[in-house]
Amino acid sequence: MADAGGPGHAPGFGPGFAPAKVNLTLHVTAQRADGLHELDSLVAFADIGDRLELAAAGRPLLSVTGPMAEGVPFDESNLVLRAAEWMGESAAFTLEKHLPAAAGIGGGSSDAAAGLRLLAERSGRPVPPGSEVLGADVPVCLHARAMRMRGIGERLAPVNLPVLPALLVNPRVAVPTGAVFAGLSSKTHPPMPEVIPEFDAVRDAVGWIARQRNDLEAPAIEIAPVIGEVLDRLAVLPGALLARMSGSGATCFALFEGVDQAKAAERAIRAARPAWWSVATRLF
Ligand SMILES: C[C@](O)(CO)[C@H](O)COP(=O)(O)OP(=O)(O)OC[C@H]1O[C@@H](n2ccc(N)nc2=O)[C@H](O)[C@@H]1O
Ligand SMILES: Nc1ncnc2c1ncn2[C@@H]1O[C@H](COP(=O)(O)OP(=O)(O)OP(=O)(O)O)[C@@H](O)[C@H]1O
Repeated sequence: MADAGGPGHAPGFGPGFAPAKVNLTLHVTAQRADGLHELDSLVAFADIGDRLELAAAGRPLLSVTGPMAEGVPFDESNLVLRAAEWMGESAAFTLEKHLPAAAGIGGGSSDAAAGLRLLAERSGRPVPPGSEVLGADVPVCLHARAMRMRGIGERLAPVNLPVLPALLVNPRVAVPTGAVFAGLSSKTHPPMPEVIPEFDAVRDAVGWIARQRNDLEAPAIEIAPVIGEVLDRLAVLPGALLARMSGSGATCFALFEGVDQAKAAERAIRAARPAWWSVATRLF
């Protein structure tokens, strides 16, 4: 497990830890000529995630284990191996999956970023620029800390956020990112305010985040209506300050003032919907 640190302290993530990425906001501001969409998104990272390690030479190129391994490719289509090839390095890996795939929390992108960090450490060579060709979320996942993300994901600026107690819930429906973007009725929505303020407390940060949006929520709910049920259930949990979808879904999150409220909410959702993936965490 990652060392989650005390309140207000960034967790001591090792290079092979691939934390869940959460889009606290996701504004779709334009569509480029090549079809990709320009975003303005506030991204944070959880203290739960996948674990990637370099394996001894001669082992299979990639072994995938862990509670969420089922269905994750272990051939060259896995983003970890594509990342190694892109960096011009050959390596074998073991990947312990804890995050659901195709879930809007950047599983593959965060794994790829962990692979790049491990290879950079091994080779003494920094990760080259341009990693967004592997996936729009890979550059932000390389930093694995709160960032404002613009362009298709390559324009990044650090943001100071208080540690946010959260509950992540996925109804175990895989939602394809491309189909959600394609379902947008408009491609041009307003960006976030130019300046993101400094926040003193969780309530200030959540109040500001609540005035922003995830523009992909509506098309994702069209594809997977159960996301609407997840959001409705999260919104009425005791202590929930905000309920919203992350990325292109289907994972949604609720934010709380305290970790104990998030843990109680996890127990309540697990009791009501045992088939859903539900995890209390802290976002950094
Ligand atoms: C929705 C986000 O998760 C927000 O953080 C990301 O923008 C998506 O990142 P990702 O999963 O790494 O997505 P990619 O693998 O790069 O793209 C999958 C597909 O989503 C669509 N796509 C993705 C990113 C983007 N800015 N515009 C798009 O239109 C494209 O059809 C693309 O072929
Ligand atoms: N390391 C990996 N882990 C999970 N899925 C992977 C991985 N490498 C490739 N894939 C493929 O990528 C697809 C998308 O999975 P991923 O978990 O990256 O999506 P996501 O969480 O929706 O991403 P994002 O939040 O960036 O939109 C999966 O269906 C799977 O076939």
